[in-house]
Amino acid sequence: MLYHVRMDVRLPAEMDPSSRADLIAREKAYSQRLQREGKWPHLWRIAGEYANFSVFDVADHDELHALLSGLPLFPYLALEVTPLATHPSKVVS
Ligand SMILES: O=C(O)C[C@H]1C=CC(=O)O1
Repeated sequence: MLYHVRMDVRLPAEMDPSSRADLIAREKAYSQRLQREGKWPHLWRIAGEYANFSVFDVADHDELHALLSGLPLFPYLALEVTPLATHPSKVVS
């Protein structure tokens, strides 16, 4: 199943720089592992915002929830999840 996810990152301004850098490095490694596994096929920065649009390709809601809640940044993310269905006008090649 495909899911569109908007992630807005809300790191506290008072977070110390080394904790922030460590968190972001762990997030990058986690997201790149999921991208390589094919679970996170799209990751786009929303221009001008500390936010992204992502597409996840997972078995079901439970797997999506497990992956999202495992994000190192999860406590600092506002997430908006939209399940995607096949459009009836889509050209099938
Ligand atoms: O920067 C972000 O958009 C948040 C998050 C998503 C992937 C990643 O490496 O960081």
